[in-house]
Amino acid sequence: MPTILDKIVATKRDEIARAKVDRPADRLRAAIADAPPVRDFFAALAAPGPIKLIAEVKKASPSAGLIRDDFDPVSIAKTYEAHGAACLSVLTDQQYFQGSLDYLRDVREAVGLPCLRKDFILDEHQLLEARAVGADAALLIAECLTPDELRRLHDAALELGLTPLVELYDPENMKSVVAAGAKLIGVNNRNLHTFEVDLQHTVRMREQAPADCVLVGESGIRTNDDVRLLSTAGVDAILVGESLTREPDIGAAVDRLLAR
Ligand SMILES: O=C(O)c1ccccc1NCC(=O)[C@H](O)[C@H](O)COP(=O)(O)O
Repeated sequence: MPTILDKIVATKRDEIARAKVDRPADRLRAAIADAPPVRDFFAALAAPGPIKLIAEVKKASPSAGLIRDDFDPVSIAKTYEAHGAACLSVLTDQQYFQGSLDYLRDVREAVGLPCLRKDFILDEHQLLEARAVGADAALLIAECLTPDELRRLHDAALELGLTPLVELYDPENMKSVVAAGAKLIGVNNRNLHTFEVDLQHTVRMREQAPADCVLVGESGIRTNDDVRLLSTAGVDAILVGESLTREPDIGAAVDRLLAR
């Protein structure tokens, strides 16, 4: 049975082929020359102090469907910034998450925080697209890439000045994540076969990740108890989307989550 990730990757391959025709690499490289300087996504998460929040601008998802009807990405991003997020994540996948590269460009222009392109990146062309709209970081998912592809995309992201956030779910992939040179590692708590979420997955993986990496716990984080659980386990940052974006008062939801 193909997983949702298999389906997303198949769609993405078609999209990439079209994007290479519609927005060729030389045009993207010209746009990159005019892009604003990169903000340091890694440093914002590695700084000393309490666990850091990467707040996600997320309209919909395969597991939840439509999360927020009155979706205004810039207003949500400004609220996250005002309530203490360290970084932002903007979903750019259209088909499964109702995201957009335009949202990323608009959000990046409107806030002062480092911004991540949250997508399913399989090709260097998508890294060029990310930097051309101002992204500071890009997600690389180990489950979508061979070890060799992961290493090459990790290198390519760094060459463009992007911080690669390398995500994994399957513990077996930690070897290739480390071999790629990842310093910022995300553990997804969501099983993409069942959509079940288990925060203990990140807790267990803290032991397997290099002690000196910056570790991000991703998905299914809802309460301050969840945040304290991960913080106590030595997790450096959390990536949170649905539980914040769903709330009528997003600022109050961030305050409750971080207990600030
Ligand atoms: O969110 C999904 O349903 C999903 C389905 C298939 C692949 C990826 C998916 N989510 C991507 C993410 O990693 C999350 O958006 C991110 O970790 C935030 O999670 P949450 O706080 O649970 O919205």
